[in-house]
Amino acid sequence: MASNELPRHKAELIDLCIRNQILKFGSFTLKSGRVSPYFFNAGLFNTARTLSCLADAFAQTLLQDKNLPEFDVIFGPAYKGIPLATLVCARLGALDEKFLDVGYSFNRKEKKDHGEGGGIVGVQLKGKRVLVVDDVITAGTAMREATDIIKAEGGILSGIVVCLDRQERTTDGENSAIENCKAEYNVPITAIITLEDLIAGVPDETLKEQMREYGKQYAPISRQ
Ligand SMILES: O=P(O)(O)OC[C@H]1O[C@H](OP(=O)(O)OP(=O)(O)O)[C@H](O)[C@@H]1O
Ligand SMILES: O=C(O)c1cc(=O)[nH]c(=O)[nH]1
Repeated sequence: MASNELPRHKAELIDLCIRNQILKFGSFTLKSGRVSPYFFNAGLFNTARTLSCLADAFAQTLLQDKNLPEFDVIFGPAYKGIPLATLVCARLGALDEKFLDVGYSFNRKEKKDHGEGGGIVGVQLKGKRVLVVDDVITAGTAMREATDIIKAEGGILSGIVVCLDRQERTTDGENSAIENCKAEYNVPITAIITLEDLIAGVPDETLKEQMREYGKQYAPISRQ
């Protein structure tokens, strides 16, 4: 175990995020409209060095997961899920040849009506078992949009893995977004790090306290 009782891979990822300002502190308005004292900007995994660490984190989490589902395609919701899907697909294939025929795909936020047309880039989802990868889950709106797309395209959701679970409740209920997804889809859902991990891994006591307070404000009933 590394410092603060966090497993080493989590502590190292959090350090990397702080050093590269991927994890920032201040006041940030989220997709849900909530105003958060911290923000995880996965768009700043924007160098080979940082992307490679992120690929390690996703691959390690997936390969160590005893409940890892079978999947044919890795789907990354636009926009920040897009590089994640290609990254994870390439890294899994490089680590184990059993993944070499796994595909990737992502949605366009706006449909294309010329050229190849359509709303999906990469492997088409019809009849395929689909693993969703995304950066963050907060209130679950983006994940709902992603699972709706997979259903509409005829894909079969087989699992979800996100980099950060902010452990917040949905905008219209008392459960967390991840709890809702688990109940609704009955598929394995994993997060590399959670808000609890961030609080353990951030060294500054004032920031820890701000994150705890915010976490309490939007905590699902299971964490109250
Ligand atoms: O759980 P939620 O409340 O939906 O919030 C989390 C989502 O919000 C952000 O996506 P956003 O749609 O802002 O866009 P981007 O990926 O295009 O940056 C983030 O990348 C997550 O996908
Ligand atoms: O909820 C969001 O919109 C959100 C939170 C976060 O930490 N990072 C992000 O990209 N989006």
